Amino acid sequence: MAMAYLAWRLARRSCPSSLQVTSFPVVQLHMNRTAMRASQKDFENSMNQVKLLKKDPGNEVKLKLYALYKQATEGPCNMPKPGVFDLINKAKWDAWNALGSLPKEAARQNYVDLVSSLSPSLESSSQVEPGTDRKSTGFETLVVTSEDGITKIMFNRPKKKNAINTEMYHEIMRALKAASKDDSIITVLTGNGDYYSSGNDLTNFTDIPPGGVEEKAKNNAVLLREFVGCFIDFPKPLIAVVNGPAVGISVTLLGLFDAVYASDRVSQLLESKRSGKQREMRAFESSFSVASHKQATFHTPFSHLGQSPEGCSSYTFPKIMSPAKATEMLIFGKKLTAGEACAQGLVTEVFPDSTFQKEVWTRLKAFAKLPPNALRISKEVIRKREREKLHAVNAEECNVLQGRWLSDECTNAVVNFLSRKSKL
Ligand SMILES: CCCCC/C=C/C(=O)SCCNC(=O)CCNC(=O)[C@H](O)C(C)(C)COP(=O)(O)OP(=O)(O)OC[C@H]1O[C@@H](n2cnc3c(N)ncnc32)[C@H](O)[C@@H]1OP(=O)(O)O
Repeated sequence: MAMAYLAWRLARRSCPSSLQVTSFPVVQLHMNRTAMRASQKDFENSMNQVKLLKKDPGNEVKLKLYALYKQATEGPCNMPKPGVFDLINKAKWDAWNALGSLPKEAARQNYVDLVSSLSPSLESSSQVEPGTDRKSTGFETLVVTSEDGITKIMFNRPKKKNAINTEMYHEIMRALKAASKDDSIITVLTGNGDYYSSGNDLTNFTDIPPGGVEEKAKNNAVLLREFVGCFIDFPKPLIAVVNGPAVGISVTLLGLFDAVYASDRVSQLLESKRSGKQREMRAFESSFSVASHKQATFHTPFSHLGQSPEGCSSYTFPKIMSPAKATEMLIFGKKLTAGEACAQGLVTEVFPDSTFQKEVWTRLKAFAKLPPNALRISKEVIRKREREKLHAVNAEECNVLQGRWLSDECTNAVVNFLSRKSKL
């Protein structure tokens, strides 16, 4: 029976007829589009879409967009040629001038077509993969989507650098519990905007219940223990896509993930600085509304905050990166770049920033095609030996922190931040 089923599956896989049938309508669609002329409304819509671009399409595309826009609105290039040292304006002039006498309507159509070809990068969030076909509602602080076997949990408080407030702790736990039971194969955490997460929202310490600060510290310890427990027990492969700086608990938790991917933005900035083009490139980029991303860094300034390590990092970090390196991070608050964190084993792999999202999501989609039971069982074999220990470490860290939160050292650090006297 099983063999017959296998033979049937193989026969279906090798049959190309479905490909031949679908190719005809695709060609027809293309011909129809070419014959179409973009209206002024289409053009305006496309201009608005460009403003929503969060993923940098690259300078070549930006120059094309600029040139087509000018051609569509003003006609052939009518500006005097900029001087040879005026690099940016000269590049723009060259691009516009290269369009010669292309009619305005054709430029408008080409602009619309070009913008629509960029559609995968057009989304109101900076993270565009996987798509948003199955978006879970009912979250205030997260965007949770499921596609291609991947549930993506995205921190969504970009204006607050994705600081984790009490509501967000609860929502992350709820999203993880749902993801552990849904039909996805892997689960990904990432951040919206320029930060992965700035860690615990320090205003969490401000709403004091009737029982006073002791009750607040106790409640926070209970919450933290339950929160970290969800990561210890999460049954499917859990992956962090670190899109920008990570601070505090968003770093320590990484020791409980199965893979951590980060971008190498810093080396690209250094490279452009070396070639003396940095200022020009920034000026050019700022003439387009493309969100800039900060380099991914990893920072656990617990001593500065009068606090102590959590997220099981007092156990996982020395194991991952050697006790001495863990001490530098967890006790002395040394901030690591993505490259350094990778060298220490905290980050699995660092990708060039220009291809970060594309490469990571391509890889994740491939992971999500692996046999789900094998993935879960392998994770369980790895985690099983450590689970009890991790829960014990978590409990102890929360106890110690409960005491720290009542200390003057911690109170002063939080007051200083909230009164804008200090930042990390
Ligand atoms: C209950 C469980 C407890 C678990 C224990 C966890 C411990 C930790 O996670 S410790 C780490 C705590 N995090 C921090 O100490 C970071 C504090 N934030 C900063 O130092 C800075 O904001 C920054 C370096 C992360 C970013 O600096 P900058 O680029 O200059 O941006 P702004 O400071 O202007 O931030 C914009 C906006 O966001 C607010 N904000 C950012 N991070 C936090 C945060 N962790 N808590 C509360 N608020 C945060 C910041 O106040 C700004 O708000 P507005 O002024 O209203 O715009």
